[in-house]
Amino acid sequence: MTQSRALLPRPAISRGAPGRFARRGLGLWQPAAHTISVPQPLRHWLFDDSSLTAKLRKRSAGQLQVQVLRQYWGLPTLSERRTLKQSRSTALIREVLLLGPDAIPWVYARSVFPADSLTGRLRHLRKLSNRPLGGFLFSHRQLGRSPMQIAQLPPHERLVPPVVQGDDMLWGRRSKFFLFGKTLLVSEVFLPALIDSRTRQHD
Ligand SMILES: C=C(O[C@@H]1C=C(C(=O)O)C=C[C@H]1O)C(=O)O
Repeated sequence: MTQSRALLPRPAISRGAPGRFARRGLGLWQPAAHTISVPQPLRHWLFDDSSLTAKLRKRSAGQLQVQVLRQYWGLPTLSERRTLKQSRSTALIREVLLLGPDAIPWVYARSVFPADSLTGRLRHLRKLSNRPLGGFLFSHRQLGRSPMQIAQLPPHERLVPPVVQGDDMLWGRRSKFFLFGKTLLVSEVFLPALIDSRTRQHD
């Protein structure tokens, strides 16, 4: 994983001791270092901690679009709450598709903003609309990011909305961002159209 100049190393995500019964979703996310079976075409996308928006903008020759699927105040999943150390408080949840040329879905992203993170200089993130979150985050040199966690998502995994579900096993990553003393959690799922397009390019 390349360590971006702008990102300060952060403590690894604290993970509670694995319980005897790994409740659904808690075992889904594994530290990147423990994820050895990642197919080669995915490694580049999963482990690079620079801005995904910037990479996709370049890959799409500037045609990248953000489609907001939904944005709502709700209860994050148990796994998300544990990672964010939020008990049962609601958060702003933003679910988007990052679209490549011809509006082909390339990435599904779910961002969780605890209420106390959407204050001060991050308050405007409530109204991002179809502007990419990364465009704002990575414009700040003091941005911090936790180590990646990786998940292999079986078909019809709840994290992935029906609009992008298929019969493929999907790979996702998530990490926390730290800015101005606030934290948010971003999960990204890489869709076959992106991985295939990369493969085709190497033909
Ligand atoms: C965190 C980034 O922002 C990207 C854009 C997002 C959005 O607009 O909601 C969400 C996750 C990322 O795919 C990034 O560019 O790395």
